[in-house]
Amino acid sequence: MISLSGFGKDYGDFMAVDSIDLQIDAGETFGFIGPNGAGKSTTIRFLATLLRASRGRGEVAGCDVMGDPVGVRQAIGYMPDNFGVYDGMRVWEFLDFFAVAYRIGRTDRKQIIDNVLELLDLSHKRDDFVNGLSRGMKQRLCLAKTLVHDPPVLILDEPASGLDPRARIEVKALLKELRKMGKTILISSHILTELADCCTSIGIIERGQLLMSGPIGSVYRQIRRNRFVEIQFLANEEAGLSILRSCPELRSLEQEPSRVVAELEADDEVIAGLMEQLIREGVRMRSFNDRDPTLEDVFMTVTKGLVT
Ligand SMILES: Nc1ncnc2c1ncn2[C@@H]1O[C@H](COP(=O)(O)OP(=O)(O)OP(=O)(O)O)[C@@H](O)[C@H]1O
Repeated sequence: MISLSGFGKDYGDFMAVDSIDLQIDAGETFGFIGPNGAGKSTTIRFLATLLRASRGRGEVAGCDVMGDPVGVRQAIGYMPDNFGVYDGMRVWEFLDFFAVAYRIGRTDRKQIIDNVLELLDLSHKRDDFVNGLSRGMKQRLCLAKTLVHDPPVLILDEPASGLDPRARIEVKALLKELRKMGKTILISSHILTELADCCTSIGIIERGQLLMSGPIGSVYRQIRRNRFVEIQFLANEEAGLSILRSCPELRSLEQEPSRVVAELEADDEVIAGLMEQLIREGVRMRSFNDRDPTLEDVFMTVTKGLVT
């Protein structure tokens, strides 16, 4: 449904995106993950036909991004990272404005607006002025306007940024709902955990390079040889840390106030041996937890050493 081949973008001498190949199938929710300045918005703005590529090409719903921008615009609902709402307009008028822009007839518009307001839980705000809405509601309204022409593809640039935890959860629930409706969704974020449970596939971008992409399970599997052991020390923490540091399988060690996370390229035998050694040398632990990698771990593992 969305594809990029060799897409790259330069701003003057600065190469913001190198050369990206990407394939997103129909019905996927694709998480586009990367730190600030990685090139997410640049790629997204290209797909939304707002930016010309310096090299390569893209396709959305069978339309060439540069050759048929009108076809692409009809197929996508786009939510930019810095969205704006027009003050002095009521909620329904804001949606009506976009519906008119998509040439939806007067008779259909009212029903469509009612439907999207209900989906986004904004029906009770129908006649309110948009500038009086909370940030979370404005964000939902902006998401609502991406849906008025019922596009098969949604391209959402950091739709949950700046929201409180409750509003983030609501956005995630909504994404799941939209996936059930059959939408293909590309959603970007620099907050990894935000996307962990609502994406079917992910791509990790850093400094304009797509380091890894694919179904979420296969990305996890690719790095599964690395194990993440989370330890909470009770006593003799220093001795514990020195044992971990001297472990030849150690790949990284993250220290937090209440726990440490050791990344080890190790099998069950090594993990069991490590646990024995810690206990034998008098290190007291409240917990020793060998957990599956989180999206955060995937990101740290993938980006480490590949891009310098
Ligand atoms: N119009 C522009 N002119 C010059 N440089 C730009 C322009 N737009 C973006 N850049 C640079 O290109 C790089 C990629 O920016 P981009 O906005 O695509 O990143 P991003 O991953 O979306 O980051 P963020 O999460 O901060 O939005 C950054 O170094 C940015 O400073």
